[in-house]
Amino acid sequence: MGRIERAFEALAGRTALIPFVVAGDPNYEESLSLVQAILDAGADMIELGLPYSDPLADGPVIQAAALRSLQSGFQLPQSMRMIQAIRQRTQKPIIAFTYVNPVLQYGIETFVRELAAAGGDGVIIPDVPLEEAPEIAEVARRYEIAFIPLVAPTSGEARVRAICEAATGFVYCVSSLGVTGERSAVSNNVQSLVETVKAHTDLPACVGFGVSQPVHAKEISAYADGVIVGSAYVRRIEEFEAQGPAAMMNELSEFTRALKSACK
Ligand SMILES: O=P(O)(O)OC[C@@H](O)[C@@H](O)c1c[nH]c2ccccc12
Repeated sequence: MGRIERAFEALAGRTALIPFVVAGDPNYEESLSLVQAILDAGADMIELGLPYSDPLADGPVIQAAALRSLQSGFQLPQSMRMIQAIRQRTQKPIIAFTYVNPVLQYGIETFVRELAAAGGDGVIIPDVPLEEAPEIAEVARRYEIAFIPLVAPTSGEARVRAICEAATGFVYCVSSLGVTGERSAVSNNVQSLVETVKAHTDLPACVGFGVSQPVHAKEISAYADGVIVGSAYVRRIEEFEAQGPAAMMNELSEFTRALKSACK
C-alpha cells in the first residue's frame, strides 16, 4: 500500500487537506521551510508545483509564483532535490504537479524514475494529451507513482468513466471552468461531478479550484474525500515574503490549521 492510500485510510472518512505551492517560491530554502510548516500544521499531503514558463491553466497568482521560482534559478533538478529533502522529514504523500512539456523534455522514464527515487508518491499533469497518457500511466505504474487525473464539469459521463478506469491515487475534480484562482464561492455543481466519479471508482475524489476559505473546505468535506487549496496559499507567500520567513510561516500555519479544522 502506497503513502497516498495509507493517508486516506488513516483519515478514516475525514476529508484530506491538500495544499498546493510552487516549488522554489520564493526561493529554495524558504520554499522547503514553508512546505514543512504547512505539513506540521496539519496538511495531509502536499501538491508541489514544478515551476514552468507557460502555465496555461494558471491564474495570475500562480503564474507570478512560477516566475519568482524560475527567476531564483529553480529548475527540475532542484525540484527533485526538494522532494528528497521533504521526504527526509515526513512520510506524508508528496504529489508533483507539472505541465507535460517539462516531462517530455526531461524524458518520461527519467522524470518518473527520479520522482520515485526522490520519494515522490504521485503526479498530476493537467495538460497531458490523451495519446501520451497511456505511456506516462504505464511508466508511473512501474515505479508505483500514482497518476492522478483531472475531471472537469464539462467531462461527460463516458469520459469520466474512462478517466476513472485509468486513475491511481485519487481523482482530481475541478470545481469550475477557467484557470486557477481564489473564488468567493465554490461552484456547487462540483458535488454532482464528485458523485459521478464515485459511481465509477472506489478511489478518493478530491476537489480543487477556487477553494480559498475554511467555509469552502467545510462545504466540500460534506461530499468529497479531499480538498485542494492552491492560490490562497500562493497569494499568502507573495504577500508575506516582505515580512520575513517567521511571519510567513506563522501565517501559513494558521491558515492550514483553520482549513484543517474545517475538513470534517
Ligand atoms: O489555485 P486554486 O484555485 O486553489 O486551485 C488549485 C490549484 O492551484 C492546483 O491544484 C493547480 C495549480 N495549477 C493547476 C493547473 C491546473 C489544475 C490544477 C492546478
